[in-house]
Amino acid sequence: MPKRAVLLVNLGSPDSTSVPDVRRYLREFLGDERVLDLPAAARWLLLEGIILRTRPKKSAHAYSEIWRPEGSPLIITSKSVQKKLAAKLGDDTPVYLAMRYGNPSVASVIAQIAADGIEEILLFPQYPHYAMSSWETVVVKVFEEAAKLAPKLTITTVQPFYADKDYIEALYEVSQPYFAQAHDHVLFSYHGIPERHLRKADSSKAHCLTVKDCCATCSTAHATCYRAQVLATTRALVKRAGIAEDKYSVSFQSRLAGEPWLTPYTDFELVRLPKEAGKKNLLILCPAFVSDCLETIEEISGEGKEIFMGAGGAVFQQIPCLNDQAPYIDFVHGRVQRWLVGETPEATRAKAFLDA
Ligand SMILES: C=CC1=C(C)c2cc3[nH]c(cc4nc(cc5[nH]c(cc1n2)c(C)c5CCC(=O)O)C(CCC(=O)O)=C4C)c(C)c3C=C
Ligand SMILES: [Fe+2]
Ligand SMILES: [Fe+2]
Repeated sequence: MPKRAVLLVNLGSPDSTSVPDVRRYLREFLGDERVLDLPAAARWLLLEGIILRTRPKKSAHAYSEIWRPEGSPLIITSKSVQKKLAAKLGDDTPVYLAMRYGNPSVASVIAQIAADGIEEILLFPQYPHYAMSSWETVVVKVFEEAAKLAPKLTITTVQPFYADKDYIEALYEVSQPYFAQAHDHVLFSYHGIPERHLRKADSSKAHCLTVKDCCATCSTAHATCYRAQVLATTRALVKRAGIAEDKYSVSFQSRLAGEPWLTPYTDFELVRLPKEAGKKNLLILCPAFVSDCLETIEEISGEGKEIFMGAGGAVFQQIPCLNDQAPYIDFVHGRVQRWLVGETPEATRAKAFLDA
């Protein structure tokens, strides 16, 4: 039997909340051509000339509001997922963890995998949805580093699992106690991306944001359409939880200035819902993130709540991410088990797509 292992990869966080560490992290993150997708010279100018002069201080302050004594919530949770999964899998299938930006770096972990004599890995990007700036950049980076450091390594990649029945069930199990409480409305707030990224990822170049109701119109473009995939997650959970059509909506958070991002924007929705729609008792969840992080803790629990209450809201209840809760560990473990017995993630995904 070849020596097999699992590699979990999440986004990453700075090493600390100091401004130089946050600057170093943002330099790597926003220097990624799949995140700030400008020609290299323009990206360098924008990064070094504008963004890295002002943003690190602001971001360092935001990180200091969510930092725990052991470090960043995203890293702490990812390590706990690694540990819990490893305990379920046993010694025969070790579990490695890398971060796309920051530490532990993809290069250092691939080097360790090679040194440990691992021959095959299941690469498990910790993103339910495809985006060039999330799932794709992880996959490209791992393959690039493996080509350099472990050229004989066989890599199988878990595809975006946005509508996988077991993933939806995990979301449902974690959310159900909140759905059972009194509320007027459920807001699904997903991380935004520039509209341009949606068009760029459309292989047909004639569907996304071009065809009327593009995400509701069947197309092969959906295989790489972030918006179609987050809407599929929403539909599947709405169906599973029996949420009424007029009791939920979708919005997009965390945009940068400079160009249109996916709409409606979460901060605008948090004003509109209590002010114009009379929805004052809100449940909010952020299924683009498997772990609670800066974007869910500082931006939603902190700023988001303030905006909603300031606009006349009465109750703001946030559903935690899947984190290291048992339903998520069971879902990840299930996917790994299928790989171990020879069922490919592609086959699993095709089935989930048909079921959605
Ligand atoms: C062009 C900019 C960005 C794109 C595109 C983008 C896509 C994207 N991001 C996530 C997940 C996370 N992003 C996080 C933080 C974060 N994101 C951006 C910019 C873009 N993201 C920045 C500049 C930052 C850093 C913080 C800040 O300065 O505001 C995080 C949190 C990390 C943490 O340490 O807690 C996550 C997670 C996804 C899933 C995505 C595309 C779908
Ligand atoms: Fe982001
Ligand atoms: Fe689309």
